[in-house]
Formats: sequence, C-alpha cells, structure tokens
Amino acid sequence: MGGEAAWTIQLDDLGYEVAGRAVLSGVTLRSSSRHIGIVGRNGSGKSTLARLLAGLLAPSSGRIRVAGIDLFRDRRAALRTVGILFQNPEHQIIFPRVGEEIAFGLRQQGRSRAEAEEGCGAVLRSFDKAHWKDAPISALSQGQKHLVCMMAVLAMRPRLLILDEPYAGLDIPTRRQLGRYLRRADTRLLHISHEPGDLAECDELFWLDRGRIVARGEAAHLLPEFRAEMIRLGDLDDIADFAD
Ligand SMILES: Nc1ncnc2c1ncn2[C@@H]1O[C@H](COP(=O)(O)OP(=O)(O)OP(=O)(O)O)[C@@H](O)[C@H]1O
Repeated sequence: MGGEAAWTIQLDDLGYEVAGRAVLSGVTLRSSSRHIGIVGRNGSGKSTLARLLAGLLAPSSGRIRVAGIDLFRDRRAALRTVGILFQNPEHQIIFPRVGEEIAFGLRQQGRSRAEAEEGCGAVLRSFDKAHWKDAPISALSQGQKHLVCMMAVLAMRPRLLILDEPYAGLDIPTRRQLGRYLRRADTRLLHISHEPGDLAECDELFWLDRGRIVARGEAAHLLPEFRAEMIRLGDLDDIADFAD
C-alpha cells in the first residue's frame, strides 16, 4: 500500500444524516487525481463531505477510504495522511503564538518536542517567515492567519490536503499568494468551493447538489455548466424560502 498506484479516494454509497435528515446520500466517488474539485451551492453538503473525508465525522452509511485507510477509525493514520484547511482560521487556531500553533500538530503526530521545534522552524523558513515564530496570532490579518493555518497543516506533511473554501473573504492578492504556496506544496489537493473561479485548475471535478453527486468531469467543461445553472437558479430562487 501507499505507492502512487495505490492512491485513491474511494466513497461507496456514502450517507450522512443529522436528526433523521439526509445531508449526503448515495455518494459514490473514486478518484486518483492529484487535484480534485468539489463544487456545489450553499447547503449542498460540501463541508460535511470535507469533514467525513478528513475522518472528523463518521458516515451514517456507506464507506470511505483514503489511500485504503478508514480515517475515522484510524486517527493515528489520519494525522499522517490528511490535513484540512477551513473557511475560518479562527476555527482552526488554538494557540496564541504562531510557533506554538505549528508545533502542536507535529506533537499530535507523535513527534518529540525537539522534532516539533525543528519542523516548525523548517516550515517557517520555507515560507520566509522565520521571524513570525513568536508573533501573537491576534496581531495578524485574516490572510496572515490563513497562512499560519496553511503552514501548520503543511508542516505535518499530509498526503492529501482538503481545502474547505479557505479563500472565502480574502482579497485577490492574498488568494493568489496562498494559491501559489499551495501549488508549491508537495501534496494532493481536494478543493471544495461554491466559487467556480477557485476550481479552474482541478484535474477532475465533482458537482454536489442536495447531498448527491450529480456530475463529474473536467473543470473546463463542468464549471461553465455549473455557473450557468447557478445563474439560472439565482433568477428563480426565493432566498426567504430555504426552510423547505
Ligand atoms: N450538525 C448539523 N446539524 C444540523 N444540520 C446540519 C449539520 N451539519 C450540516 N447540516 C445541514 O446539512 C446541509 C449541508 O451543510 P454543509 O455545511 O455541509 O453545506 P455546504 O455545502 O458546505 O454549505 P456552505 O456552502 O453554505 O458552507 C445544510 O442544510 C446544513 O444545515
């Protein structure tokens, strides 16, 4: 296991329910692409799928395997295999200082204090941010907090990095810089977004709608279709009517 050929994300008839309501149903997906995109409108189930893939939630039905591993059951393997970046860095950051935040993930992986210190220094240097080590996180901008989260996750060297709309609320230069850092990182990406522009570089795209995969294809074909459908829905929808 573990070689390039063995690498697959595999979802078989995945279902997830909250209080008897299906948030995801019959999600079947298999992909070995290096850069996977999941596109879907608000409430389609994207964040839930991201958390299931990261092993943070247990499926109600069906099966998830990432590189052959059940990440919900095997948390040790999960910490080596997958990292996740959320929309809001405040949901991710626990510690008051940059260096502590980065070292924490490495300690969680079972590294010694000295190894965590070394790994933290290495990732800060690779981003040209060695001087951030003792900086208070509360003094950073939103984009800088995103960068701290990215460094903390990449320091753990995940084989797969899940991006749950990490660019929401960031301006264009910050998005471009973070995007550049990500392209440089040696990890597979699974990028989730409702924003077609975020997903143009994906090798393979899945369209999630009301908790189901409704289309799969190349970004160049699927994104214009998605955009046209979103515009069509926007012209029809009554936003006050969402509690159906
Ligand atoms: N813990 C929960 N309790 C109640 N409802 C939930 C829970 N988790 C998800 N849901 C519901 O499941 C649906 C999908 O939510 P999810 O956050 O996965 O969608 P999303 O596609 O990420 O949405 P957005 O783009 O708005 O972030 C929503 O209707 C949401 O209200």
